Amino acid sequence: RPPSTWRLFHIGTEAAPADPPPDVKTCPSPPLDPATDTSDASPQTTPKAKHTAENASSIPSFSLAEHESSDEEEDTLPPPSFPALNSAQRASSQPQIAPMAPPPKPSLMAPPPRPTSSSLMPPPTRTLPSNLRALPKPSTSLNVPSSGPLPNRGPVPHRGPPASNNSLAPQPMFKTPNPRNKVTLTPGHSPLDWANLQREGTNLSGVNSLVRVTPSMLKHNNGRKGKPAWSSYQGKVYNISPYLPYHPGGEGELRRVAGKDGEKLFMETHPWVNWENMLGECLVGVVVSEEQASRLEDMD
Ligand code: HEM
Repeated sequence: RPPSTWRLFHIGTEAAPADPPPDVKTCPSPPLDPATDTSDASPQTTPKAKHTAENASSIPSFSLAEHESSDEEEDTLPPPSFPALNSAQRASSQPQIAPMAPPPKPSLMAPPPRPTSSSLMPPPTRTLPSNLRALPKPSTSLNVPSSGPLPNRGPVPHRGPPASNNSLAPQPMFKTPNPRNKVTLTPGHSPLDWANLQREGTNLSGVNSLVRVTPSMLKHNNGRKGKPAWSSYQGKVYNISPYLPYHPGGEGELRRVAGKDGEKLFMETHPWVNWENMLGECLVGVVVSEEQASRLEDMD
């Protein structure tokens, strides 16, 4: 910010102070030429130039004729030598650089010769590592037709009537459409129904308490003539009668083990089935020998 003693003013619009402050330096204005001075009223305005004879003489002028004569003199002079005669460039022993010749016109290259079959290298032969077997060569028999029966399927099973008179007729691969011999269970006898029946806690064994079962007793309860069907498994005897209509393999299959030890046949058919879980509520007792049974009877 300027000091307070400074004053800014516009020439001609504001009157200059009569006496400038002592600390402000003023430049002495040049003396005005009375001939050029047209501003009598305000001497501070910019002086305007006026054409006078005095002024005209002081302005330098050039004539075209003079210039032309000097040109003629210049033309007669030899051109300046470049580089200068005493320059380091000229002093150097290197020959003067010749102007570059224009590059030769590119001529169209002839196309490379086409490789002939004889000039081609044969493809490299692949050698498989010793631990890898070579893939089988593709043959037309592996091609899968887009329509029709798939070639990798087995023979179509013969579902028509048995051709008794033609022994050479193609035999079906499976005797029945149910290879696991599962039967259609009657309504209310699904595996879930059996599971629910077991959970109810109904006595399915047919006895009030666990019984010591002798071989003769087991043989006797074979499910015929109104007798219950018992079967033993790992030393325990079960009443399989209530389970007969629930057996997925059919009642007839299950009857095969009635009155005897069923472990062998059971394990041959479906070892993944848990006998004890399936028939837990059907437990009759344990197998004992005839002697053991008589001895234990005496003790009782
Ligand atoms: C007494 C004990 C038995 C019980 C608790 C029992 C239970 C079962 C069960 C739960 C299935 C269905 C298996 C599955 O769907 O995977 C089944 C199927 C079958 N069972 Fe039994 N079974 C018994 C004894 C037998 C016996 C002694 C035979 C044959 C002699 C037999 C023959 C079959 C057959 C043929 C099937 C259908 C095929 C299969 O599922 O593999 N079962 N049985």
